[in-house]
Amino acid sequence: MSETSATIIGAAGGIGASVTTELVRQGLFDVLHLVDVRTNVLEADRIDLRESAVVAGGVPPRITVHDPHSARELDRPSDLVICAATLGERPGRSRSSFAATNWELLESLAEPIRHAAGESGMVLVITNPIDAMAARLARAVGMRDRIIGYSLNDSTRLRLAVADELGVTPDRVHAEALGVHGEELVPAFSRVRVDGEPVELAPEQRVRVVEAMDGWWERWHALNSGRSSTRSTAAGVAASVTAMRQGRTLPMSVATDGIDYLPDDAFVGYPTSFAGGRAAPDTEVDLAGAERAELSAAAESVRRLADSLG
Ligand SMILES: NC(=O)c1ccc[n+]([C@@H]2O[C@H](COP(=O)([O-])OP(=O)(O)OC[C@H]3O[C@@H](n4cnc5c(N)ncnc54)[C@H](O)[C@@H]3O)[C@@H](O)[C@H]2O)c1
Repeated sequence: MSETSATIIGAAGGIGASVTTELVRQGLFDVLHLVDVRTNVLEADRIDLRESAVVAGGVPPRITVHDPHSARELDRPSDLVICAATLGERPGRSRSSFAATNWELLESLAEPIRHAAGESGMVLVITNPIDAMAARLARAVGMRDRIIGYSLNDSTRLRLAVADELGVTPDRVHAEALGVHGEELVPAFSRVRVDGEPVELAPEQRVRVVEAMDGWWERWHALNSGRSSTRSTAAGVAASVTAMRQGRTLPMSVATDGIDYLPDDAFVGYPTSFAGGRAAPDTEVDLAGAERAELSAAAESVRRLADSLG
C-alpha cells in the first residue's frame, strides 16, 4: 500500500499543533509535513511528536518541517492538506471580522496549498471564517470538490445541547448543525435522531437548544483563556479523516454546486458525502422547508462575504 500523508499549514499554532498531536496519537498518516513561519517551534515539535509516538507504543510517522516558501517544493502531494494558519485574531471579535486579514494570508498560501494537494488531495480549511475562506480558496485554486471547511464542532455542540435538553447521553444523539460556521447556524431539527430513531423537539425545547448554540462564542470568550477549542477540533479533524476514508457523510462546509435552492459559488455547512474521494453535498438529504430557506440565506451571506474580499 502507498504511504498516506498530510500537510498541516499553521502547524505551530494552537489548532495546528493539537491536530498534529491527535493525528500522531491515532497513527493516521505515515508522513506529516508541518508548515509554519515558526519553524523553530516545528523542529521542537518534531522531536516531541516522534518521542510521544514511541511512548504510546507506535511507530512515529516521518515528519518534515517547512516554512511556507519551501512547502512549494514538497516532492509528493499529500492526501490531505489542513490549513489552520492565521494572523492576529483578536479574542472576542466575531469570526467574520477576521475575514479580510485571514483571506490576505490564505491568498498568499494558495499556491503552497494547491501544490501540496496535487491532483487528488483534499483540503480542509480550519481558518475562520471557514465558509468564506473555503469559497475564496476554491475561486483561487479551483478543485471545488476537494475543498471543505471544518465545521464539525457546530454539530458536536448541537448534539450536546439536544442531549442536555432530552436528558440522554450525547453518544445516543445524531444531530447536524448546518449553515455558516458559528454565526448563522441552521440546526437541522428535522434530522435529529436518538438511538437511530427520529425525535421531534417541542418548540420551547428548540428555543433553548438554539440559545445554547448561539451563546457558545460569547461564553467561550468571556472565559478569556487565550485558547481556541483545540481538543474538540483535533478530535473532530481525526474523526473526519476516518469518515472521509470510509466514504461516509459528515456535516461540513461544502461547495453549494448541485443544490438547486442554494446560490452557486458559495460554501455552506451541509451533510457532505465523501464517496469516491470527492466532497459533495449529499443530494439524498431532504430538509424541512424552513431549514432550506435559512440555509439559502446563510449561503447568500457567505457568497456576499466572499465577494467582498477583493
Ligand atoms: N473551524 C473551527 O471549528 C475552528 C476551531 C478553532 C479555531 N479555528 C480557527 O483556526 C485558526 C487557528 O487558530 P489557532 O488558535 O491555532 O491560532 P494560532 O495563532 O495559535 O496559530 C496560527 C498559526 O498560523 C501561523 N502562521 C501565520 N502566518 C503563516 C504563514 N504565512 N504560513 C504558515 N503559518 C502561518 C502562526 O505562526 C501560528 O503558528 C483560526 O482562524 C481560528 O479562528 C477554527
